[in-house]
Amino acid sequence: MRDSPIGGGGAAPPAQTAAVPLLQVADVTLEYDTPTHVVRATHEVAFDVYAADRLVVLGPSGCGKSTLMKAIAGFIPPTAGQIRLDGQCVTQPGPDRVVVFQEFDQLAPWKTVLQNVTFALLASKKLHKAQAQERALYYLNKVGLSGFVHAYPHTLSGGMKQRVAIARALAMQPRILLMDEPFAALDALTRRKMQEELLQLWDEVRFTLVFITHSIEEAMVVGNRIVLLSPHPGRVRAQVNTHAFGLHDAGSAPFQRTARRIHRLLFEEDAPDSADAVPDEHDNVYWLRPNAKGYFNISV
Ligand SMILES: Nc1ncnc2c1ncn2[C@@H]1O[C@H](COP(=O)(O)OP(=O)(O)OP(=O)(O)O)[C@@H](O)[C@H]1O
Repeated sequence: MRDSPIGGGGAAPPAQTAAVPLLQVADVTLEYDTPTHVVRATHEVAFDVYAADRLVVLGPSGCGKSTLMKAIAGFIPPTAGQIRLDGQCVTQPGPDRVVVFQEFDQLAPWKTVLQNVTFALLASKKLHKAQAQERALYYLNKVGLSGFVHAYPHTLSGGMKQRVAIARALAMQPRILLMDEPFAALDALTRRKMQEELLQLWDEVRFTLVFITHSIEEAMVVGNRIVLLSPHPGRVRAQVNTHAFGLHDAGSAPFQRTARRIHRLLFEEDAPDSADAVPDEHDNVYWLRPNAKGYFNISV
């Protein structure tokens, strides 16, 4: 992580040039055993995440996004395939993967903002109290909450609670920050502001992010790469390289064109037509032919 006074190091390499994936999701099938039948949530999902990537998993409701996140976090074992972090098979939860959820009630209501952030640090026994406080204050400052460290969660807005959850997650300095629709319950303006702040924070800290959403626009703004999952059970339909789009591109014609194409890929049964398989002179979108796994890699 960049410019953190507490560990970390130099700037991470550009996401697309790092040779070794930090996280490998290798042909992962996830299932739930219910008393009456087996529910297949994802089918042979495969993608890699590199250091400092902002990888977004995008797909319609019920396609297995949250299940996939739980599996990466180590709460659910794959029925088939493997999830590897730094080459090691993920078999259980660990402090190297921290999840920020959608719900505002993920903070302990009886603890102050500062105590919420220091609690996990102290529980992991890696830091003394003074060090934990120093690190917590550093990340609370990063999310703009220096003035609220002694406040209790019930006195905060939804956006502020999510900022605390993000500070708490980053303070753990995980290998990967997992975010499961973290802004979905916020109003549109706050959601937009939180996307902006998250990108600013990423620019400063360069953490590695896996972010789940079912909003195409949010995926394109937050992600440098998007994995598109088909409806239930989730299979990879395409990977889209969206590093060229930022917060201020949302209204532009290339952004809207790409959003429409992503919509087609997500919701239409057919693969993209042959016109989609060639470079587009107008917006520089490349729709490549299916690879060995049968899905498309698309660069913007
Ligand atoms: N505990 C469970 N037991 C049985 N089936 C489950 C369980 N949790 C989820 N499922 C099923 O697994 C599939 C994937 O669910 P999941 O919540 O991962 O999808 P999702 O893409 O995150 O959806 P959403 O965007 O609506 O949150 C769905 O068909 C869902 O009904």
